[in-house]
Amino acid sequence: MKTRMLILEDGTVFKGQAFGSEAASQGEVVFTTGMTGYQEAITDPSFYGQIVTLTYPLIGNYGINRDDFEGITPQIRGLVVRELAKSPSNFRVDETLDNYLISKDIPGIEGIDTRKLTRIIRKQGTVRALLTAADEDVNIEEYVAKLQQTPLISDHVAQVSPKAAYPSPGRGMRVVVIDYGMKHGILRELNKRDCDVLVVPYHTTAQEILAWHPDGILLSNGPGNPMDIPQSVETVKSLIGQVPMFGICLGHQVLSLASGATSFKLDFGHRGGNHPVKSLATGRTELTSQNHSYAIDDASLVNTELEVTHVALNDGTVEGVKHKRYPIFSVQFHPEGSPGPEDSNHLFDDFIALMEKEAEKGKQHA
Ligand SMILES: NC(=O)CC[C@H](N)C(=O)O
Repeated sequence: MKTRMLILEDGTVFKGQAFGSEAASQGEVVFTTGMTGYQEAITDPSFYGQIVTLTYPLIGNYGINRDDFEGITPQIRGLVVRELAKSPSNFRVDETLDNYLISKDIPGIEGIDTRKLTRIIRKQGTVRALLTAADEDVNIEEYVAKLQQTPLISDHVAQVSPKAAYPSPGRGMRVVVIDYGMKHGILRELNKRDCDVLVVPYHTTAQEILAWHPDGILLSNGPGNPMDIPQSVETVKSLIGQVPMFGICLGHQVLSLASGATSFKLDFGHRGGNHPVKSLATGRTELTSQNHSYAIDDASLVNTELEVTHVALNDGTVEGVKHKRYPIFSVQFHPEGSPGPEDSNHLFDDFIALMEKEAEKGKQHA
């Protein structure tokens, strides 16, 4: 088996064995703590441009199956694991993780100390890294200097948002999804509730969206920094107060920025399937699926019409907001789970109820 190196911008070098594609690759390295759910994570478009470290020590043991994709094309730049399972065993297995990554041209590295790597990420926050073949004559300093000079990418959403609108018809509430890099799980939840869905690209104007007479708008998850998509923030600003809205992850951040709040980058992000979040309305704690680097600044909400509804119990950051006057709410975590717990799945029902209530009001006024 070929050797491969993961070189970090601080000069740390991890040597391990290669799997997946032979390509060299570069990106921000992040870690996620789910014990299962690697197929969903690899295909979640919110990971666009990132090298993903899975902290669970044995990955690939149930292979890749037909059902657990969260996106059509995986957007990660590389995969880092402690140990890759070579012979998956599961009734759903279609192919090995190794073969899947080869077919998608994504390189992987195994056999490194992922605990050490995770500690470095926890300490340094943003860590750019390079995955490359471990040749004897590699000049590490040259690579490190290059990494340090590489600007972080900022066109994430343009890369993963669909190029054109498409329908996913139903007979229930009409929902326009602004797709910043939507996970399939979100569409699955709307379809399950018979919504009449139209998925539109991130640059669709408010006028175009309203021309569809939606009962509600869902702002999807997506990759990157919410401040990199100011036009999308402007679009949402002009939609506030017109139709019920539900934001998820990047959608929550865009909605908050559109309401006048500010965002910041967390020290090392929340990624995994066991993040406890407290709902302030019920006092109950829900375990949530999360994948984000940025968060909304609590203090900045004072100048907005939003109020906090959910708080992360690990670090006290904002996990959800709602509008004080309009039927609008959003959460930083993933109520669709996939992968991870579905404790918060009821938020999709809340969204439907909100839309039905508004539609009823509209009828009374007509
Ligand atoms: N999953 C998401 O939508 C992530 C939102 C944003 N890209 C972040 O990292 O904070």
